[in-house]
Amino acid sequence: MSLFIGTCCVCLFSGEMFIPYYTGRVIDILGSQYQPNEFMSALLFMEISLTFSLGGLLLCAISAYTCRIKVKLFGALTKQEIGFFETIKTGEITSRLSRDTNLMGRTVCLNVNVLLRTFIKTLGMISLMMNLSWKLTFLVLMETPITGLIQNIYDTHYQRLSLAMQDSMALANEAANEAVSGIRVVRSFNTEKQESRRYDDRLMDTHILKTRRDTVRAVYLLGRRLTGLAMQVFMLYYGRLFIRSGQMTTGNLVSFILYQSNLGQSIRTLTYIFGDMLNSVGAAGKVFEYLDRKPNVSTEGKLQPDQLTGHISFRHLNFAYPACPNKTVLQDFSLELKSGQMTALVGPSGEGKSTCVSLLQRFYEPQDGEILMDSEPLKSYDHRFLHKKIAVVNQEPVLFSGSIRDNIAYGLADCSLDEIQEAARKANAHDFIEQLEKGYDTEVGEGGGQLSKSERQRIAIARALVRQPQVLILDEITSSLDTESENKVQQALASCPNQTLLVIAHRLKTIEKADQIVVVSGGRVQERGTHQELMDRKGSYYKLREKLFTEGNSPQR
Ligand SMILES: Nc1ncnc2c1ncn2[C@@H]1O[C@H](COP(=O)(O)OP(=O)(O)OP(=O)(O)O)[C@@H](O)[C@H]1O
Repeated sequence: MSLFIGTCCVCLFSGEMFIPYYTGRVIDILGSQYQPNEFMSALLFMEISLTFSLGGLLLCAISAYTCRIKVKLFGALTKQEIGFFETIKTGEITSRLSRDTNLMGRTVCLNVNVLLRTFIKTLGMISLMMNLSWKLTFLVLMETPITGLIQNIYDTHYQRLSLAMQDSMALANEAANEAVSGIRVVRSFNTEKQESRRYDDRLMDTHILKTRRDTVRAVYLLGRRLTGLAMQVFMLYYGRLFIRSGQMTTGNLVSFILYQSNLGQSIRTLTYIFGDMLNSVGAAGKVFEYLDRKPNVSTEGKLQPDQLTGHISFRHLNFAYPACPNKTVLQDFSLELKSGQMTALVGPSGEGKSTCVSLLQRFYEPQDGEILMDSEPLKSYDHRFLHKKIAVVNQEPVLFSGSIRDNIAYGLADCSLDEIQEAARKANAHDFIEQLEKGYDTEVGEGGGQLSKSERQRIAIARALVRQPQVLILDEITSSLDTESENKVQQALASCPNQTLLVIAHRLKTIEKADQIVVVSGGRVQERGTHQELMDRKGSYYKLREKLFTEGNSPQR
């Protein structure tokens, strides 16, 4: 098979090499005594050569290859731990996905194809030219180092300016994106002109770079044409002498001239591709680095028990975020979340409450200690199973473009409309969804932008409830819900008696009924008990309520 492909490639590569030769043959035949058979066979060979020169079919392979690399890279990226995304800039990831994969595709398919083809063609042309006139061939080859040098200098400058132009264009796009996504802030601060100016400034930078790049190209083209012209003058002069002395025919000279212009092009291509391939090696290295990267938080657990109570134990956790390894956020943190009970985490801002939730979702791995579910380490559970059993509703509900139905059933392949509606009812979302013209098929827009924050939040709650999780985490969800929605959601949650419920709340009124209230401060459990116990103790929970009351944040005290 590989021999067949190799033979086909050689035919493809070498086909167009013979076109100038047969062109010369045709001229000689027409110039001498006309012989129909010879004329027809020269034309036939020319046609065959043209047919074999359609190597451009390989372009289809490039597109398919690049797509596969992109999909593989995207798959590898989505498997990385959350800490990875916090330490790498989004721009870098998108650049890997778009620019580097394209460069790689071009290198592997197009460049290798063109390099091989041009190399074979160049060697073939030189031998055919030698055959026509070795003296003229040496004359022509003297031009090669000059052409190579000019091409090399040009490629270096051109690529440097092209990269700078791409960066500058990215900055201009970034300015436009920022202004469009923050258009409300722009309007309310009356900074439309300032934003336009910022965009204009960045576009001007791009324009200057582009002008510089075009000038370099113009100078290069001029230099190239002048060298080519000088060479052609020499060649015609000596060619005429050789024809006179009978060393070659007119047809031979025509073939030679055609080869000479092709040879110049081939040498320029070889120099360019070589430089381009060196660049692409760097890009490919970065792509492979991500493709081969093993996530720091392993997802190789296998446990999928039939019965799960959802009892969670945080055992002596010490944790610092990968982006700030020197700042310990949780210190010797221990806590039990009992099945069928509601636990509320309260405390001042920035003390580690949401961090507990992130660890429970296995976004990060604690440096010390472990989290157990039903006495088994969280990491021993199957990744899919774990995320079906532990569901989270966050402060900022994130929806994806698509219908409401798609968003509620997000990640569940076999979810019926009845189940979706049941979850939406519990989340007090069903009524507002039914009032929409297309009901559950209504598009939510990019990031759910066509819905209000409360509506987005209720859909996010339905998305968590439809999974019937054993452990449900609500991270400060009540701030965007009105009192009616909040009551209905609480009633719905009360109807799941075996569920482990973890609630993070700033509005302390909402968690008074919790089975256990835990005050988190300085990354530790400072106090724990029921509302009444903690009020009687007059400790940090009591003081927190007092503080919120005096600040007017908790009017329902
Ligand atoms: N991804 C992160 N990388 C680095 N530090 C972080 C990260 N997320 C949070 N932190 C820091 O960790 C500490 C605890 O944050 P956390 O979000 O857990 O607090 P919190 O108690 O939930 O606050 P809030 O009530 O305001 O949500 C804070 O000092 C915060 O700045």
